[in-house]
Amino acid sequence: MEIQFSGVSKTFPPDINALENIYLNVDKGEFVYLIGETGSGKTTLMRCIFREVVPSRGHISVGGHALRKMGRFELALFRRDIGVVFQDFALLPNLTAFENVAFVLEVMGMPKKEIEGRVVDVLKTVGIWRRRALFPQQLSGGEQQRLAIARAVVNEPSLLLADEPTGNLDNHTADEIMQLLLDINAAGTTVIMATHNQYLVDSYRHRVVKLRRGRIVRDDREGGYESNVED
Ligand SMILES: Nc1ncnc2c1ncn2[C@@H]1O[C@H](COP(=O)(O)OP(=O)(O)OP(=O)(O)O)[C@@H](O)[C@H]1O
Repeated sequence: MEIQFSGVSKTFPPDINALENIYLNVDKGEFVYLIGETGSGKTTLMRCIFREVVPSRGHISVGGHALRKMGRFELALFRRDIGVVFQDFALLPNLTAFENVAFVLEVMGMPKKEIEGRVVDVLKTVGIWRRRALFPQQLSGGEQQRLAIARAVVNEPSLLLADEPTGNLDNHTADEIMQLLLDINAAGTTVIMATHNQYLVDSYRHRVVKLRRGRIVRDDREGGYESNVED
């Protein structure tokens, strides 16, 4: 799914400029890291793509949809094609791992038989099949992250938005989560990942977009956490 930001700004009351005059084009199938210090606007940018946040100025187009013009029904359909791993998109505590993932497909009205097969596949892919009958609070942090990713991708979305998907994980587990995201990307899903993890950004080189106080200060296809040129 391609993404275009054109002169996008977002001001939160009273006067917090979370995004300022953002121009950004992401092609279908790209993998993009969003980096920048705490409060630089990464989450806000991703929430704009999901149209959870509406810009104060400027235009956003995602997959050919002008987000500003979207009605309720169109928005619901649009969101079905986007997987999100946001920090506050909590797992449902009263459902097992299996049920948490199945729930997404049930809501979409998919037949039960098909749901079973898909959930089995995705839980195996993310490596928590043996944990399928446990509730979220019985899973480790890494397992919960995997479950959140399983839930986000079970629907084979065209776009995956992942906000700190490896937050609080050790490097080994972060590597495994990263491998999952790379596989999903290789299968055709566009991936936008916000991260503070310098090690991952250096180890798996992809385009880096860096924000500072709401502005893009670096957009670099060479990748790597630190730029060779002063930004
Ligand atoms: N709903 C909101 N209301 C008011 N201010 C907000 C809101 N959402 C974000 N902000 C502010 O906008 C700025 C950017 O926040 P954002 O969450 O996008 O940063 P971030 O780069 O994702 O940070 P982090 O790395 O800590 O997740 C911050 O100053 C934040 O306090």
